[in-house]
Amino acid sequence: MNAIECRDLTKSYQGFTLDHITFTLPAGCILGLVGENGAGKSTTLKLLMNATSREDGQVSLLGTDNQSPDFLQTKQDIGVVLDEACLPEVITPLELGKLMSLTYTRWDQPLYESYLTRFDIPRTKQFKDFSRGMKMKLAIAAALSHGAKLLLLDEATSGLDPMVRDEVLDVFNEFTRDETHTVVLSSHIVSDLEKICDYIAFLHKGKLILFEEKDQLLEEYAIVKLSPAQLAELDRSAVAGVKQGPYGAEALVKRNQIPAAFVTEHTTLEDIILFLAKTQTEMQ
Ligand SMILES: Nc1ncnc2c1ncn2[C@@H]1O[C@H](COP(=O)(O)OP(=O)(O)OP(=O)(O)O)[C@@H](O)[C@H]1O
Repeated sequence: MNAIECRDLTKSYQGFTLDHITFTLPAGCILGLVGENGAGKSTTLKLLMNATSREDGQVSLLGTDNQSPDFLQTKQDIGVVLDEACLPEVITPLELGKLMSLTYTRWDQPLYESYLTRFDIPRTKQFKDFSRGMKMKLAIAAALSHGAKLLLLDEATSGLDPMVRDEVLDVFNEFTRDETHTVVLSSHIVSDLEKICDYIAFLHKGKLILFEEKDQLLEEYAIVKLSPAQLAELDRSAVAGVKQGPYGAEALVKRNQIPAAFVTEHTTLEDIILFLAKTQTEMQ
């Protein structure tokens, strides 16, 4: 089953258009959504939840069209963490648990309390006195405790210290061990996405430049250091991006088209994204 089917999703604001975004995400996967500030990540996540109006396109989450009356029921199966966790200022985590139990039919209080302990969240402190990281951890604990099958997480790991981030990434991994569970996580921290994602979506100025399996992407491309003569020797269709430096060029090249004599560098997902982003910017 597909967790998300998104076709031609389009929305415009003044000076910005999220432009016919199309992708399909199988259940059981983690999708990492990357892109520069203002690329359209939050807008995409809001549109997936039908939390803002669209001009064109169709979205189906967990098999339900997000504009059908049935979607109200499907929302029970979707955990959402927004960029800014918005909760009443005076609410405490224990009170939040009570509130959530009234909203979600499958609210699991013991599980919620186990996450409060795991993430070291004080149970009786008021939300207004929480740090940004604590607010995020609380929102993640709540999203994980109502039996959701799909988590939509907007920058949910930013603002967390490295140890907690690691813990939270482990939790997302554990969550998708159940093959009916799916996570979409937007982040600027590409190394986090490299650690846990199965698929990578790269948004640039409202366009979906890339949607691919992470392992495929890492297998497909490598960075090569080149002299001008070597660069000239390469088939241009194999080159996804070039950076000129004082001592020669670095290029992102399709591995199967790299001549045997050329030396490839260790290539990370971050390298690939940065090269592709730079190429897109130069093409505009
Ligand atoms: N409610 C709104 N009214 C007007 N413009 C908006 C609104 N929401 C978003 N935008 C614009 O849409 C564009 C995409 O914004 P969005 O928040 O989706 O980007 P993002 O990729 O999540 O960015 P960041 O990484 O900075 O959070 C930006 O140009 C933004 O100014």
